[in-house]
Amino acid sequence: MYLHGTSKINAAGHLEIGGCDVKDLAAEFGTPLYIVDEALVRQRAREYVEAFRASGLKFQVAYASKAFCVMAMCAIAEQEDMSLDVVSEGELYTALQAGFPAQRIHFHGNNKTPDEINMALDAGIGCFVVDNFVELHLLNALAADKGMKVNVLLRITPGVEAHTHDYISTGQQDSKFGFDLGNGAAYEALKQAKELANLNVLGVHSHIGSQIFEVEGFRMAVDKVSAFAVQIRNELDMTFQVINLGGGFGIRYTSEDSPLPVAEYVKAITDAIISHFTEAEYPLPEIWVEPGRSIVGDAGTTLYTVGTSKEIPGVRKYVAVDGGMTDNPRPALYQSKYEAVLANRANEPLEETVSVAGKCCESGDMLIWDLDLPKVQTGDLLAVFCTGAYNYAMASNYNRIRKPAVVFVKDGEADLAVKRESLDDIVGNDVLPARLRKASSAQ
Ligand SMILES: Cc1ncc(COP(=O)(O)O)c(C=O)c1O
Ligand SMILES: N[C@@H](CCCC[NH3+])C(=O)O
Repeated sequence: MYLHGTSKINAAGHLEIGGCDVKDLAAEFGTPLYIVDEALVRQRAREYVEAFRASGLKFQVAYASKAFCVMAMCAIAEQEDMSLDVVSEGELYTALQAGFPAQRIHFHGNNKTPDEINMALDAGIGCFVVDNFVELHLLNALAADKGMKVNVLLRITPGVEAHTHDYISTGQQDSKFGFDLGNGAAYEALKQAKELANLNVLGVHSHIGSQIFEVEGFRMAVDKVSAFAVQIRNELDMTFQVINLGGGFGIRYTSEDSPLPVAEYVKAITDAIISHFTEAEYPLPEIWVEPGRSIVGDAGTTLYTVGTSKEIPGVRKYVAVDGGMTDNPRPALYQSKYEAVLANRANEPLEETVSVAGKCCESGDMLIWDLDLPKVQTGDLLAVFCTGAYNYAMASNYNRIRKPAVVFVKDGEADLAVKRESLDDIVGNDVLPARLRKASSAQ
């Protein structure tokens, strides 16, 4: 069993996270339950911040809130000296409601609507990461309407293909994101941006994919971006103050994954930046990164209650839990693998191999195939590890299943960060048109 962060097995043989016995958490908050190990989130954030401090470069570590965006998480990001990357009005609103300083918010996305742009302009956010030509001119016009000049980075597609799942590679040329470096679009975008009076071009952004383990892809992206910076200085007389290298650093979900320590990845990119820019006699730029998964991924655990089971002799045993693809769509979407333990009997010997099914009406709603566990019984608690990123964030109400609660645990205390949805929440936005109402409820 691989335990990380503050997770341990206590004297009762129960899983304990942040000093809280998960059996008690289940009793108090119900299941399914997302449990966030706050000390581990803070540790991951500090690993980034300290590694960048060691580089001597100016930097911003912008937490990519798409991974897990709730007000409590925004508050922690602020306390840990991170900036925040948002991609929608919803994420922006969450950050602002949490009191996150607007100046440290970066707005991403390949189709920001005029309303979203206006909302961000009114909030006074620090930077827009411009994705395409339509947005470039729209942002300039909307900023002009308000008499503002706004900081922008232009997102470029450097043509580096990360070794990761096809669906989440975004750095290659054929991508919906960004201005392509190879076909001259990035050059043209900078040329146009220079002439737009209401935009202040800080530099460029590149993001090569997600759940990446090798530093080679990041080094290649730095090589390309650095060469591009020099070309733009020489030909367009523009100097980049900021290079944003996006997110994407991978985490350990199972024993098949072996990420490098964050410090090594940061050192690889900062060393490459320092070497390229020094060689070109270019003022050292500020480096921004946008880690999401590697800040919150392994700090999250989802706790389920085991319900039914079904044994097909000689084939397999299915064990069903009270959640599934609604709270964790990643196995169904990406065939992602997870490790799990029987949290109320964590010291008992592993006696059977089961496959963990969710409760959705979908054959593909399987959380884990072939998991070794003690003999499983109805009512047992199953804890699935590393569910902090892109789980709550991607949760749905398929089958009208309520989204679980989220608790942050630390030093023996458990604080509710998101309430479990109620059945009234489920129908909360439904409107029953008058002509469909039964006579008795029509008045
Ligand atoms: C532009 C951008 N920045 C940051 C991230 C965060 O990536 P990750 O969670 O892999 O660190 C993503 C998602 O992959 C992204 O698209
Ligand atoms: N949702 C993906 C990551 C997407 C990254 C977004 N740029 C995942 O669960 O792994």
